[in-house]
Amino acid sequence: MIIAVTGTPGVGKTTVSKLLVEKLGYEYVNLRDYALEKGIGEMKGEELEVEVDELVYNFERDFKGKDIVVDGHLSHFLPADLVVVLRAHPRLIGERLKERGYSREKVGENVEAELVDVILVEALEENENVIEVDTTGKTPEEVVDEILGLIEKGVKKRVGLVDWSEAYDEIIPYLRL
Ligand SMILES: Nc1ncnc2c1ncn2[C@@H]1O[C@H](COP(=O)(O)OP(=O)(O)OP(=O)(O)O)[C@@H](O)[C@H]1O
Repeated sequence: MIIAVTGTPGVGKTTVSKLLVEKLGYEYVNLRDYALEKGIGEMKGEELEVEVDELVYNFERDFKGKDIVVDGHLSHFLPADLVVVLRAHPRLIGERLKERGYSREKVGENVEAELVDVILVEALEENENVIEVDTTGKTPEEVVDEILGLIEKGVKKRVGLVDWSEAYDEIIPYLRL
């Protein structure tokens, strides 16, 4: 089974994916590293810009039918059996990305994306099987146990868990107003 772990930068995709592969005995694939390795996309400054179609074509050829967890904020565009969309309070995204030294522009862009569910909406447009998991106030272990519990129960769709509109006032300092 191909499990795609997606979400806003800083939400915890890599942390959760690595723990998930340990528990499932699957292979871990970091989508950015994979694209770089295959020469897909172009570096624009610090950012890797990829053609999604080219990424999907290569990925399908290399991984179809394998048991993998693919980690990346574009992973919901891949032909996955299950897409896990991680969510976190936009304040946490802001704090984490600021701590990583991201520019004010980049922090704002990602806090706003989390606030208005950009990745969730994209994932739902691309795939039938989408599970949303709110990581706020949970440990990575708790998040992974929740994902494993849903897989075990055969849950293929669970969305509409979070509404960050109440968070707006709290995150104004991060927004690009
Ligand atoms: N419940 C949680 N689940 C996942 N990560 C968490 C959780 N709580 C705190 N964290 C922390 O949040 C940070 C998330 O970083 P991580 O690199 O995993 O995010 P990411 O979504 O893969 O980022 P990027 O898209 O930029 O690669 C880590 O420092 C991790 O320890």
